[in-house]
Parts: sequence; structure tokens; C-alpha cells
Amino acid sequence: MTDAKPTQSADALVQVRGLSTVLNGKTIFDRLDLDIPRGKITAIMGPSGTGKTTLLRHITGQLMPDAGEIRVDGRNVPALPRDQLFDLREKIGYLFQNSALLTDFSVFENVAFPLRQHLRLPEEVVRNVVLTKLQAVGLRGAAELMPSELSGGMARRVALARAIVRDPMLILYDEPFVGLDPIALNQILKLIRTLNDTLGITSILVAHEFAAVSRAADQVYLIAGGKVAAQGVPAELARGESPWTKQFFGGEADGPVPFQYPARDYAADLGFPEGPR
Ligand SMILES: Nc1ncnc2c1ncn2[C@@H]1O[C@H](COP(=O)(O)OP(=O)(O)OP(=O)(O)O)[C@@H](O)[C@H]1O
Repeated sequence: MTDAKPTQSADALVQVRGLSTVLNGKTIFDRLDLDIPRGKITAIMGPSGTGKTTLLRHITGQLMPDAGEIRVDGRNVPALPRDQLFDLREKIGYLFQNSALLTDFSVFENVAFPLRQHLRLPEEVVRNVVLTKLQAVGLRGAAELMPSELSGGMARRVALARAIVRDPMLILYDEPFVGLDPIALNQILKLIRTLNDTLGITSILVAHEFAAVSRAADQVYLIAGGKVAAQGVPAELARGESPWTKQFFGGEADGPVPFQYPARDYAADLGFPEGPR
């Protein structure tokens, strides 16, 4: 484990170099460097508002950085022409915490949707692919149900089947465990690991649940203050000595992430321009 020094992997599927992003005058990333190795599960952790979702949006080209490179499979995303960006996005699967299923479509049609949207495949092929993906997430028997008939955990598994329906090279999981009971959480956890290993996918997992992350992820980046504050395999990372690591994994209320939101001088706010005597 190293604090604040990213691994430089020659075989990284995603390489971020010198990424700087300012949103609404706030620096989110300050020359961030990190590598996401192929075929592994890399977790991105960090305090709320540290930019984890923003990083995912950079990887998919939904947000332009102020400076730096985000290379996905060798292609610098911010510099890609529109058509190549769309090609790249088709090789990326997403799973969000709200599952984002289409409420008027059955489970089957939700999973089939990305196939029908972009490809003209014979119905028999669509059926085989969709049922194979539903089988992989344990829900082939639920193909005809509507989203309103699913539990939260099932809905997320359907969304996962949809995320892999076009055999992506990369899956982005944004808070996949939020709101799940322990059984559903473990099912999703196991699926993330199994799909990654059996389909040879590269996975990026944004999550706050360290116990779950430490079971699923091969390596973790802790992002804080616009940079990589720490990285390593989960068990080592939690033992890190940096103030960020200690506060984050110790769950301390005050530290580099301050308890107090930045504010004017307290005395001035209370009407004592020179402070109380
Ligand atoms: N489009 C935008 N315009 C302006 N500010 C934004 C925009 N998107 C995100 N932000 C700000 O950027 C910061 C990082 O947001 P982001 O959602 O990436 O954080 P996060 O680490 O994923 O947080 P959480 O763990 O709470 O989900 C936040 O302060 C957020 O308010």
C-alpha cells in the first residue's frame, strides 16, 4: 500500500493523467493520476462530494475536464469525435443505484432494450442473449415480470443484466449497494465478482460500504482533496497512516474533511465585528 502515489500499470484499461476539473468555481480534481487495470475490480472511495461520480462521467465523456487525459482502451476520451465517443460508450455498461428500469417495459424488454436500440438482430438471437444474461443474474424466471413487481435487489440485478447485454469491456457501478438488505447486497456483490471474472470485464466500483468493497475489489483508490489520497488492496488500505485514510476508514467526524462547513468568522456572524470580549 502506498499513500498518495498511484500505481502506473502498463496494462491499464483506463489511464487518467493530470486530470483537473473545476465545477462552479470548486476544484474537484487537481492533476489527478490513476490507472484502472484490465480484468480487475477497482473501487473508488472517498468522502461525499469528492468527485467519484464526476470521475465516471469523465470516463464516459459526459463531462469535459479543464485539463488532462482520460484514456480508455488507449483513446483519449475528451479528444474523441462524437461518433467515436458513441462507439466507446457502447462498450461501457453502467449500473446506478436507482436501477433506472423502464417502468412500462417487462424485465425481458428492459434487458433487450440496448440490443433493440442499436442493432437489428433476429428476434431469436435477442431472446437467446437476453435469457442468457437473465440466467447469469439468476432471474431468467422473472423475464415476464414488470419492474413494479420486483424487489430492490431484483431490480438491480435486472439492471445488471441490461448493463452486460452487449458484452461491455468495462462496467461502471455507481453506488450499487445502496438501500439493499444484506442478502440482496451479497447477491450483487457476488455477481460483480463473478461477472468480472467469467466475462473478462474490467469493473470500476464506486461505493461507500468498505466491508463490501473489501470483499469485491482487487484494489481501492481513496480520492480526497482532488487527488489520490491512498491506494492499495483493501485490507492494507484500511491500515494506512495518512490523515485522510485514518478519518475515512476510522469514520471520524472531524479531520481533513472538516466538521464545520466553511463559514464567515463566528464572532462577526453573531454581530460582534471585533469578536466577543
Ligand atoms: N454539473 C455540475 N455542475 C456543478 N457542480 C457539480 C456538477 N456535478 C457535480 N458537481 C459538484 O461536484 C462535486 C463532486 O460531485 P460528485 O457527485 O462527483 O461527488 P461524489 O464523490 O460522487 O459524492 P457522493 O459520494 O455524495 O455521491 C460536488 O460538490 C457536486 O456538487
